[in-house]
Amino acid sequence: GHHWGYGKEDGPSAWHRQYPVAKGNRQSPIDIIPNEARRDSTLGPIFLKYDQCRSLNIANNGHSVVVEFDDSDDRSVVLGGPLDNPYRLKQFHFHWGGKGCEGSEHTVAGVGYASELHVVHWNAVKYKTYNDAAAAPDGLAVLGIFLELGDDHRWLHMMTDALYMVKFKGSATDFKGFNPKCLLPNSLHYWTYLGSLTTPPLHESVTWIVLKEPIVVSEKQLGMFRMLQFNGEEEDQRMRMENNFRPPQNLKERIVRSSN
Ligand SMILES: CCN[C@H]1CN(CCOCC)S(=O)(=O)c2sc(S(N)(=O)=O)cc21
Ligand SMILES: [Zn+2]
Repeated sequence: GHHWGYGKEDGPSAWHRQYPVAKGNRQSPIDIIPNEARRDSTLGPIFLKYDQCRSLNIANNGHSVVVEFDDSDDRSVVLGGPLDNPYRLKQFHFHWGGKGCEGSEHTVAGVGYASELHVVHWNAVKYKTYNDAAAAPDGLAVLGIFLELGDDHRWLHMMTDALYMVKFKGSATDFKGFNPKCLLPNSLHYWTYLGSLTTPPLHESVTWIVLKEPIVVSEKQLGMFRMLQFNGEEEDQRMRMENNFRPPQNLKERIVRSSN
């Protein structure tokens, strides 16, 4: 159908036809220029309270691989930094390139990383449902973590070992006991700015918190993501899931702030 994707015909340059907000004033991702970010001493540290988190499943939604969490209470939240209240952990997913190509969504002084992890949280203090929050200007807080190529990541295998179970769009499987704390870098120093979802519906509802320090994964581990397919099992057309990233968008009248 006329569903959006990352191909030539249905990719990021075409999204504006069905989602006019694609040309809005607070779109994501952006190119982050460290020298132009405003060091803001009023910006405190962020706190990730994930010890009680309960992962539920891992799924292929035809755009990425997503791990979902039980968000029926405030057991796992992000707070502090630019946030006025705690935001509840909902899911995490990745964006990546093709072999040897860049694949992150945010770039830093024009340089991309091999992949980018997004940990999605929603404002359950102000909004009754996740869907309401996803469409509200202060509804979501997404933590962005860059992945660069190097040695094997000690814990990523726990996730990549499950990818063969969700090869095709629409597949999902139980995925219990995974704590995203194991995917964090040492430092929680960050850049923050007001932006949007980087996929349709491109709602301008995200407070972005992008960590400065990347995590390191191996080419072999990242290559496992590319065994996933955009298509469903029943579809004739086999399309390897890769290059599922939106390029940087215009900063417009925004500033990026930096934790010190
Ligand atoms: C493929 C759809 N991706 C969407 C799905 N959700 C959108 C809300 O949907 C309910 C209307 S989401 O809030 O989980 C979310 S976060 C990001 S990103 N890349 O900006 O971190 C994209 C998306
Ligand atoms: Zn994302």
